[in-house]
Amino acid sequence: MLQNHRFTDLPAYAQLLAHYDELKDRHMRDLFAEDPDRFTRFTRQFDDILLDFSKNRITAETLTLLLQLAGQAGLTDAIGKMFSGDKINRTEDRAVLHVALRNRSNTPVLVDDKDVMPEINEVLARMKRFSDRVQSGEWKGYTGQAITDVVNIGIGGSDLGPVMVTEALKPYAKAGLNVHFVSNVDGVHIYETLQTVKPETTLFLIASKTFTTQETMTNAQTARQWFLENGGSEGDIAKHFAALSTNRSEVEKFGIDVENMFGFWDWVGGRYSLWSAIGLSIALYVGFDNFEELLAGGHAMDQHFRDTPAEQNLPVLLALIGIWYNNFFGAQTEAILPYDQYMHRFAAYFQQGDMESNGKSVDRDGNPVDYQTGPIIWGEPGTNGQHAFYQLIHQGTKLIPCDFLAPAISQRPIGEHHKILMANYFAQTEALMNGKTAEEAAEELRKAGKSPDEVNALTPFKEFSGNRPTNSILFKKLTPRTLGSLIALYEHKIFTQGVIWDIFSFDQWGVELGKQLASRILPELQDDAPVSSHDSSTNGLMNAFKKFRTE
Ligand SMILES: O=P(O)(O)OC[C@H]1O[C@@H](O)[C@@H](O)[C@@H](O)[C@@H]1O
Repeated sequence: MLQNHRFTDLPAYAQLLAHYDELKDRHMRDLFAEDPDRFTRFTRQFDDILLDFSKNRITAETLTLLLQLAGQAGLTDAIGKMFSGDKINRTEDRAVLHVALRNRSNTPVLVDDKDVMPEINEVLARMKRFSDRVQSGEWKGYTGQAITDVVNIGIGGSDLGPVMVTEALKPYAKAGLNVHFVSNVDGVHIYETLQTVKPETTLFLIASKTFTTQETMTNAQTARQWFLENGGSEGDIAKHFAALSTNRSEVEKFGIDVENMFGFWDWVGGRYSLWSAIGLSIALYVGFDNFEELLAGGHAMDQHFRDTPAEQNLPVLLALIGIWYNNFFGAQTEAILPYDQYMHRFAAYFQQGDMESNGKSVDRDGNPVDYQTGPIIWGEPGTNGQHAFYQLIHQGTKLIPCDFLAPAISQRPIGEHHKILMANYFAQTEALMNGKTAEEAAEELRKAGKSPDEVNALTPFKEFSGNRPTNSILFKKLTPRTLGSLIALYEHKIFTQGVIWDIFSFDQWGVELGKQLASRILPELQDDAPVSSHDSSTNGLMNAFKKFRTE
């Protein structure tokens, strides 16, 4: 059992409140001027990943107090409990062991006194054999041709991870196999995907932990029907459909051969499942060797997180800095800004990772919290974001802490592209930190030949307050291993924050109500009868929907 505590009762919380009052009006420009060692003081490296958190509104004292906060919240104990298979997901009575999925050291991990590693290794071995066979062309479709297209049908955690990783690792794709992802129950998603593939050379992966998710099951049935209507027969299904799931009986009911089922376990949360059988589309696309590298990168970060003192620990530091802005400066959001086009789904992936984990408003005793929990996560790749929403980050009224991620070495070194990209990467965090004073703005206007009146009129618009915080995460190259470490870095950041806020990060009851109501509403949409069983807005909208369709 984790030790419950009230976040705002932790002794360091009150100290941080007082410290915030002293620090809130200080400018980072001055903090840099005062401390020539600031970069060294606030930079940490793990493997090929450098975290520079010096462009934050912190001093050495801030860090000391934040580290005390983590200590008082029992972080070390909580980490130990996760790694040792304790049932820390208490509202579902489950262990949380995505770390076991990538436990390359293979040391035993016990759940209910049973080592889970043999089962994990067995599924990995089957995934390897299967992906090797499909990739080599040994696995044949019903006409004897090799598979050319893999369609992963899943949603949420059974989609976002594989989508993000296959995009990020495109340079590692093995020739001859395309991957597609269908998630939305909107029929246009599967329609458009099926336009591009042929039944005889397509392999469908039905990815669903529960195998009951309405969107996924609807898309899977449509894919099955399309397959049967376009040349395949019932007897051919085994060659073209595989299941990635924890629910064997539902997989059998659907008609998928259990030989083609790749299992995982209830201690793998959906948003932490890309490391499990849910990652089969990744292994098929980049090869099992690269999938193993991804696991190795995740494992390396796990060991760093478990074994490194908090002040050197990258996930812990990111978590504490996030708490500093979220709970003391009142920041509502955090932006994740990768300066790497291959990482264009990274922010979207951690929207689920973070917001589904820490979007909670009761503590572990079930009492309402009176402090802020998980932030709103958003972001797009640089430099596109610069030309869209950075205006607000630079000059808006809201404080938006940003993570800037970038590789030193591009996967596609073409001409000057990467240096231009990186010049922007460095310029943005410098600009956000320094800003531009009124005097500097006025001087620029004078140099541009503006009259004194014009200078006065325009200066307020040209001024940048600066003092806007950023973390820079600079890594050598976006290899499968580094990507694995980066994903685990953010996973453990989220976990650390959940521990400190005293909330449960591994359930997601908030997604249930909408599902329940949708299943009540669906039968009411089957005929033209007016609806009156809901509030006036919902009734009015449903009736307008029916009217549009019959007019
Ligand atoms: O993998 P399945 O069971 O289809 O769930 C898909 C997704 O469903 C949502 O409602 C959430 O619970 C997610 O955490 C989950 O990843």
